[in-house]
Amino acid sequence: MALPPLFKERMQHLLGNEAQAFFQSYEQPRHYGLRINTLKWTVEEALQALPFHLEPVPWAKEGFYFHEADRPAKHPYYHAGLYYIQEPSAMAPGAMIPIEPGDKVLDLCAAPGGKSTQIAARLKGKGVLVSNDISAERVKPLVKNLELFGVRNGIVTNETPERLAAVFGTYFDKIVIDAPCSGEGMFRKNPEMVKSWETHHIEMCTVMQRDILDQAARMLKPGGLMLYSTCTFAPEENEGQIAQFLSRHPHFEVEEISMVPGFQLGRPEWASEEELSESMKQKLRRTVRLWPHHVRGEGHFLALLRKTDGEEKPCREEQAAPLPERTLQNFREFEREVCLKPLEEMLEGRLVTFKQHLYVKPEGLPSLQGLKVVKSGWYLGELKKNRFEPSQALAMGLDSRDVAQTVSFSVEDEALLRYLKGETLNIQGEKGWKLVCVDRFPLGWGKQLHGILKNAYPPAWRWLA
Ligand SMILES: C[S@@+](CC[C@H](N)C(=O)[O-])C[C@H]1O[C@@H](n2cnc3c(N)ncnc32)[C@H](O)[C@@H]1O
Repeated sequence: MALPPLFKERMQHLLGNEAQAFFQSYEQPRHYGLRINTLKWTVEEALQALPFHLEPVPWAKEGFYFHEADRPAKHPYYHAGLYYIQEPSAMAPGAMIPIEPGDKVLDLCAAPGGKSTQIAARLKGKGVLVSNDISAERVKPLVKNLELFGVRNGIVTNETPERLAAVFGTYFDKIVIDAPCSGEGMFRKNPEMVKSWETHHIEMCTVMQRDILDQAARMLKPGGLMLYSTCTFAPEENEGQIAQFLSRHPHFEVEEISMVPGFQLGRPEWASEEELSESMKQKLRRTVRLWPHHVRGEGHFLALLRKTDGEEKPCREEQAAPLPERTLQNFREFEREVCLKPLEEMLEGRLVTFKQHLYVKPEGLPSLQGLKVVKSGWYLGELKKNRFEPSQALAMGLDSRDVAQTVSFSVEDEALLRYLKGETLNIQGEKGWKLVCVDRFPLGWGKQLHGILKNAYPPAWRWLA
């Protein structure tokens, strides 16, 4: 493929003898990956059921390469959120930051949700995940992907890091910064990136990254961990950015990342034109680079940073408002009819309303008043003319075994495709809301009337032929 001459020159200068192998990798086909959603099933179950050519991605337990001809986005299981299609190297940041169920995690540059869906699965429904992105447009697919994945303990905001920091204090145990970058590592995956490289100047990206890193540092608990990643080779955005961050924030250390065959260490000698101290060089040697001529994946850079010290700052406390009686009554009626156990038992959270909309909000969050909050937890549904209407997010976050009334199709059933296309189905059954599934995995809602199942699958989610 045609690479920008200036990029070639820079890489030749950096890599010397290795440059030829690096450039040759651009003549090889790109790699395709998917990540199993362990919130819904196990890797073993997935390997038995999926009809694709799957081979493990060495750095992500749930990650697998597939063949381009498998077309997993055209399988009904994709619509059940049973896997996420993700470039293999892009699975590394979410795999390499230690996450414990119960952690409070911020994914600061989250859209469209690759890292967020991965972290949510590792939280196993416990703790909180705040996924933020500055772009109002890109936040939409982020919300959809979290809903599709069945994430219940996720908040989505559309904010600047600075405004988040004013509210959250030092709330977070872990922060992921998958920074906006010049994207050099994505030229093979997305040739459009070659064009935008010329306009997304490296210097412009380094300024944005510097600000994002500084604000993130404010929101991290002392002792907490922060993973910084880019998909570019430019040292200014990688080792250079981290060297400057460490100079501004002496109470941060670089932690080692578990090395996987093919991973390469960071290159301190590229960080600055001036000679660095031995201790700084040692720190930068703990960062990691993924190169397309060393791993089966595109280019990436990772740095795992620990805040060793610093002041704790409380977050803004929330005043819980009582729920409107009518909303609660209508919801409880729906819950008795449809669910086999109370929804709050499925999540450590509490019911909250925003206008006519009902959510389960994870416990312990600060007051988010004044922030642009796009999703406040598990969205259950809306009160409409004294009836409760369940949401798509509720359907996707349920386990069909907890639901009284389900309609289940097998993958081969032609009615399945008709449901996904939004058609009304001729089905007999008891009146009321039905959770429509493929095998045991929820896809959405249908409402049973006399001899027909009215289709409540959202138009924006429909299967396009
Ligand atoms: C590399 S992409 C993130 C990809 C995402 N983490 C994933 O895995 O799907 C970088 C994102 O940063 C967002 N962004 C750019 N500047 C930002 C800022 N100052 N604060 C928060 N997000 C920002 C962009 O809108 C973009 O969606």
